[in-house]
Amino acid sequence: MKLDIVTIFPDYFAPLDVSLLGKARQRGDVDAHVHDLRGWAHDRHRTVDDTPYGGGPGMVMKPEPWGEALDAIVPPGSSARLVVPTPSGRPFTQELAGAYAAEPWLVFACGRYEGIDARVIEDARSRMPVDEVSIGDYVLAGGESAVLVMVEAVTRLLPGVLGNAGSAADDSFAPGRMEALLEGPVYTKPPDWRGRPVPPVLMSGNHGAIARWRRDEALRRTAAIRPELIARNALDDADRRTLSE
Ligand SMILES: N#Cc1c(-c2ccc3ccn(Cc4cccnc4)c3c2)n[nH]c1N
Repeated sequence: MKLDIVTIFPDYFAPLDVSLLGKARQRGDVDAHVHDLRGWAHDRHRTVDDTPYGGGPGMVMKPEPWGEALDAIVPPGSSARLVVPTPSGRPFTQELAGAYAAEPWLVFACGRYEGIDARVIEDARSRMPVDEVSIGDYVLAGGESAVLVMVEAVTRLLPGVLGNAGSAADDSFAPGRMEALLEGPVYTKPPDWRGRPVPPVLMSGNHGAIARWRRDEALRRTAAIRPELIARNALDDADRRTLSE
């Protein structure tokens, strides 16, 4: 997968060089490049923002640097999809992360201030698919944190990026998974920590009982925290007994 990120804060993306994603980059599984938008701002002060037409608070990102940046990064006829984080975007979900993981090339545009001049998105749509996406119902100061979230959610789904390739398929919201239950509690050594033992079933070696216990814990957690997700699951009689307890 090819990733390009355009931002006025390139240092924000130092985390892309660590952890699993850093290893994926070293292996060549992910070809990621971060670009400073100010490289396409040609005045003495490298200006990327200006006052909003129609008045109102804050500043808006000028279209010219963005247009030149996207022209330079995305040649005509290429296979790139432009992803623009914005509070007013479609929700970023595990399903969308799965769709993005199948894309050959993602270009992320990190806005700041009150956003990017709308004509940048219009112009980009004339030559590539463009998604305006939100990572949640809260307001950030810019798109960089959202891009870090999306890049992590997407690249962990790529073959070979996760240590245990199967674990992404077991995620709560894994694309194509028939169900959506929140993960239950997990435990590791020591068997007793500060007088708190690991649930004995997990030490029993009885894989059927362990699977049942894990599903029951996931059902209970989902019913308590995200009850609206329960209806998205195919429940059997044992599940219904657990939820009725
Ligand atoms: N994804 C996502 C987001 C953002 C987000 C993303 C990009 C930009 C660029 C500028 N701003 C600031 C801003 C702009 C407009 C109004 N209010 C604030 C951003 C916020 N906030 N919350 C999310 N879930």
